[in-house]
Amino acid sequence: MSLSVEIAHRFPAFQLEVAFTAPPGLTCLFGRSGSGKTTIINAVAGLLRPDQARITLDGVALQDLAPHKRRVGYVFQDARLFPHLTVAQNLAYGAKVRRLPLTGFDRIVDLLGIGGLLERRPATLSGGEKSRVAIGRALLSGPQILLMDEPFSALDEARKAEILPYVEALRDQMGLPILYVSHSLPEVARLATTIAVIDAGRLVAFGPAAEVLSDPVTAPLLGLADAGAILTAQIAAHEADGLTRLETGAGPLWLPRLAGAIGGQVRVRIAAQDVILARARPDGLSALNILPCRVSAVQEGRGPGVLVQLDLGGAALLARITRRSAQALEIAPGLAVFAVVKTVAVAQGDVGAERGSPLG
Ligand SMILES: Nc1ncnc2c1ncn2[C@@H]1O[C@H](COP(=O)(O)OP(=O)(O)OP(=O)(O)O)[C@@H](O)[C@H]1O
Repeated sequence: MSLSVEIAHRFPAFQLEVAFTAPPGLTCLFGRSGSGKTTIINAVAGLLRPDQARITLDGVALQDLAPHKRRVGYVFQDARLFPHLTVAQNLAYGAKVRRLPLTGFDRIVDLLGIGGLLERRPATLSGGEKSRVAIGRALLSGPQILLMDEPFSALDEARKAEILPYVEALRDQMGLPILYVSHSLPEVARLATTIAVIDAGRLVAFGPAAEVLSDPVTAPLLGLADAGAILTAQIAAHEADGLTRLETGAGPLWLPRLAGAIGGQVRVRIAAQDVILARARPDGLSALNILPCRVSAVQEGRGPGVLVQLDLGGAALLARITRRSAQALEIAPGLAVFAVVKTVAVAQGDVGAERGSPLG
């Protein structure tokens, strides 16, 4: 199921013109405040009638349909639950309004871990619980696509960390395309199958998450401080001293203990600023993760830093080093180097589930 979007719209002081086709999975619309992300989502939902639009879901045109005929589930920035209804009644609401059978209730309640909340009213729920119920309500309205506009922006970091695994499960298990607005790069790195970078109403980068995040030309558009690539790796062992060994395409990577089962796939975000480069395999170093790789691209910025893209057995990693170091090491495409990643530099929140291998 893929979503194709072509929208042109003019507000008095803003012009939006974007076109993209989102493949199955979770597509993140990423961009700074005011770049046009919500306008795109609203056009897909039918809450905004753009000047020009062609929006198709699996080839079926949506742009002329009234919002209630579009079969889209919308999760807003605030949960917007009905205060006078119980959780169970809130969940059933969308299907009732659309006169659809309430299919998959138990599965969705299980997936979101809200079985124990069904008789409660929204006022008694925590922020994270409200968010999960709002997702459940959207899923139970019989949608063909799920739209999520910064659904967790009201939650603090700890609550957000608790809820992201549910979104991963949703992405991997429901087979429903998701359009997800965010301006948090770690969140995008964790969740996105595809990334669409929006800047001032234009699409400035688009592609598979691993490619967009490891592209040294795109990275500055995303925010240099948060630049970092994602690697898919397999959990090989939980070791006695509290570390988990992952297998990457270029050798083992040790991280502080992860919750997933051995054999499970994880997605690990490695910040560019946590990667050190060496010409020879370092000896007598406390860092455990020394990965042989090859420089595939070098991008100089305006500041003192340089972004180096590394080919790691087919996967890509990004390192941010000073121009002075890059010159001293004669960093250039084709050069074989060793990437050093400190084990404790990878935060637990930067490791997510991949392809139906739940963590925890
Ligand atoms: N109804 C409207 N009338 C006039 N201008 C609007 C309207 N809605 C949005 N805009 C303008 O369009 C631009 C894009 O807004 P939009 O809400 O899509 O941005 P966004 O990327 O979702 O931002 P944020 O991350 O802050 O939610 C902004 O400059 C906004 O002021």
